[in-house]
Amino acid sequence: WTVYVKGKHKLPPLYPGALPIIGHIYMLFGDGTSLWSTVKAIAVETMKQGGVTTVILGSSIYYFITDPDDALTAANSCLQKHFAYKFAKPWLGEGLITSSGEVWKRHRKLLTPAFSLPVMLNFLDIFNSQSRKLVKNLKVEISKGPFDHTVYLRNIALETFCLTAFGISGFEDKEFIKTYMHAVDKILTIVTQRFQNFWLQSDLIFRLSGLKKEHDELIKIVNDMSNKVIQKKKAERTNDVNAYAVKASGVRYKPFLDLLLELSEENALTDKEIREEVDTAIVTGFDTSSSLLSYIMILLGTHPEVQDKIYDEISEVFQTDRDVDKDDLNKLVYTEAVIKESLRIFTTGPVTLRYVDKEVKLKNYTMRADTQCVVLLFGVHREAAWGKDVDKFRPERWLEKDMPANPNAFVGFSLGKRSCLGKTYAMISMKTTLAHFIRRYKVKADDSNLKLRFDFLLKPVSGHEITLEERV
Ligand code: HEM
Repeated sequence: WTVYVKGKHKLPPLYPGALPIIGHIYMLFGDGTSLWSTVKAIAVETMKQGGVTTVILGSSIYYFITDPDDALTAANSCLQKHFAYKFAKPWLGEGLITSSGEVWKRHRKLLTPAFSLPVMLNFLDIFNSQSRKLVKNLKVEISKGPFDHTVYLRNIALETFCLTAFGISGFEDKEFIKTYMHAVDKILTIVTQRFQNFWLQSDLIFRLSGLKKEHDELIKIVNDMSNKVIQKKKAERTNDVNAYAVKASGVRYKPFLDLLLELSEENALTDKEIREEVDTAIVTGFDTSSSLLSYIMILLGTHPEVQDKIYDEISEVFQTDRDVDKDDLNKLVYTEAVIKESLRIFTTGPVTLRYVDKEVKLKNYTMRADTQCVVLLFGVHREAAWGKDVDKFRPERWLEKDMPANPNAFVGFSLGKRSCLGKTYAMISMKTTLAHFIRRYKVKADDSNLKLRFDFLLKPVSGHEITLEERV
């Protein structure tokens, strides 16, 4: 620690517990649940210290940030991802989540049009039919006591993503989908383990530990999925090259995958880049919104008064059992507040890690070049801007004037130039699902025993089961 004090710029307060030579690195050891406890404890201390602290991991300085304004400065100034993302590269390559620099800039520009509002509105028919399918699938669980709803939500979200972004019908092979999801979970856990346990960062030790063998087999499974998606699409395109130019709500649109294939035909993207973007799209697209929906259901089940209010709004807007159309979306004001408040409390993507390649001036400190920074997105959601009842699940706060007091304090979809590309997709699909689900079911849950783990996403480990009753 004393070695670092001498640098050109004063460091923010040091997180307690640093040991000579290794600093805080030992605090990362353990599983995803203990890592989540450590990251939460650092967030509490960071807030106490005014929004920025220093953590030393081996020979690296890390700036941990919860201050909303500093978070935005850091996110916009440091566009390169932290080295931990490199562990996901055998899977996601130079896809949007893992790439940096010019590659990221070019891909972001090429892919942004595929996520615009007019394109997303064309998916409403699919969101409606998929929500109805979810409601139907859940029927077997009525009045049967607590069950794990996350499985239902993940399955339907993956299928919906294939239908919308890729424009292909879902996969009938249920075993394959199950194996694929298990592989995604396992790879994320291995990536996190390599970040947590510094010895696994050495390729040699990674190989000797036996984890690399397991990892490579999992990569084969996930690559198999993206190859299947691409083949299916290519076959469908050969049959009907204009299949993508669907006219719905008066707007022509191209599903994301058609755009990718067109870019490949124009040599703007290679086949490898396409596969990597497909893998990235699948994992960012289905797991995030299905996770958040599962937290929303847990929160609604724990807070019946909120559930009553969202039910009242949905009943008033829809009157009958009709589908959601684009004019309904803006009327679902309380529903939107519930979604945002749930994301504030359970920040599905709780952190973003960046490499600080140049000096960056924050409000009270200057981050030194060649260091790392961790924007604690879930910590920004606990800052003073949210008021005294910051820990309370209270969707009403979103309906109050000037809330949050600092507009930079809501970062559920990350922030700045690298913020989430699928935010509109996520919001429209979640509103549609909730509109169908709440009209039909009453949910009960208890979030007091919820145990979570962190593996780049925030995942429930236990205590997340819900109970369903049919509304009469
Ligand atoms: C509730 C749902 C979602 C949440 C909470 C969420 C959250 C986030 C967060 C926190 C990041 C930053 C990740 C990081 O810096 O490591 C991110 C990035 C991203 N998200 Fe989402 N996301 C959601 C849904 C989606 C969907 C549905 C898609 C695709 C349709 C998507 C596509 C992306 C992409 C491509 C990026 C990378 C952006 C870049 O680096 O340029 N997300 N998202």
